[in-house]
Amino acid sequence: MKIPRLTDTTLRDGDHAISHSYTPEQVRTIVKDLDEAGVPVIEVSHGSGLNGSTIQQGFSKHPELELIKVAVQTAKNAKIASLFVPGIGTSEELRKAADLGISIIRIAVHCTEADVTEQYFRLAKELGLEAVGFLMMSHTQPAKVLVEQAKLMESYGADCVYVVDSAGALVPTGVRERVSALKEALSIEVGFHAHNNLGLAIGNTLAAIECGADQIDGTLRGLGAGAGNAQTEVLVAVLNKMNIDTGINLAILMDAAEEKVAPIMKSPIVVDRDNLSSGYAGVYNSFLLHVKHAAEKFGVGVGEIMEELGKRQTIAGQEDWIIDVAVELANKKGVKV
Ligand SMILES: CC[C@H](O)CC(=O)C(=O)O
Ligand SMILES: [Mn+2]
Repeated sequence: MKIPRLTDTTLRDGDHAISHSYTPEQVRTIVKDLDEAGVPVIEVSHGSGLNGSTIQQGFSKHPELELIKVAVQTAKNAKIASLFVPGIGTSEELRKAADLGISIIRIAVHCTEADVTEQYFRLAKELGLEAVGFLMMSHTQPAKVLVEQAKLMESYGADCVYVVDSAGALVPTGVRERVSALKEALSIEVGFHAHNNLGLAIGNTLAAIECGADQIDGTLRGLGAGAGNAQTEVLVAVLNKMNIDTGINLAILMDAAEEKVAPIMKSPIVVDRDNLSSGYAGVYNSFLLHVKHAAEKFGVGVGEIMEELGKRQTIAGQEDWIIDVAVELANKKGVKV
């Protein structure tokens, strides 16, 4: 079995889970440990990608470019990656991050919107970056559509395209179908990014590896949006047991997870009722906090709002719908709003 390349995104996806509060010192210590452990790629940026520090996405406590600079200066062997969402980030931030020395840019869009990525893939290549495409909310589309979208990214210069289970809504059969289809159709690498809403982040990542995934993601302690991601240290432990030698030092990862990441978590990352209802309905993980606020404000259940948002197939950027749905549900119940 091919040994997949591991990207640890504690310092990017994990940023969602700690309200964008990373400090330069935390970045330094976490990058140092991941690098010493032999993790080949470490992603650092606002959870919503470069320039994500806004009123809509949540302000960062420290400027992300400062955090990226610290990461680049600290890593001896690992490559530093950043996430880029067209529309949130612009070419200017992409250039600035490249100037600071990132090696990889991961360009993320909803999985039917690959056509908006062309100029950014071309720019990334001009800047000498490795360029990875992220097809977010991949559970919402069949493999055939993902293949079409991935092929567009390939034609723009992508080095790899990821199936991204943003809502943690996929089960292993769905992962296999999607990853296998991309592997068959593309000449570039294929990746898989998991969320744990159905408790399947590790299982789904293994399914992706079985189907030939070249790149996989994890976060220490699973720190990430919603129910978090595949837990990096668990993933490495499981791969060791399967005799898939990633060359990564498990003991260093376990200590980093316990001593550096656990203390900064606002609460343990678990699959609770809210996360599960979000994954079950296939709702984007970053909606959860807004849904919780709306549920409380309008006297309706988180699960009810999730179910309706799932039926309406909401995508990132449609956060305003949360209020509409909550008000409609409250009206139906006769709750005074
Ligand atoms: C806003 C970007 C998003 O958090 C990317 C990602 O990790 C996902 O969709 O799961
Ligand atoms: Mn994610």
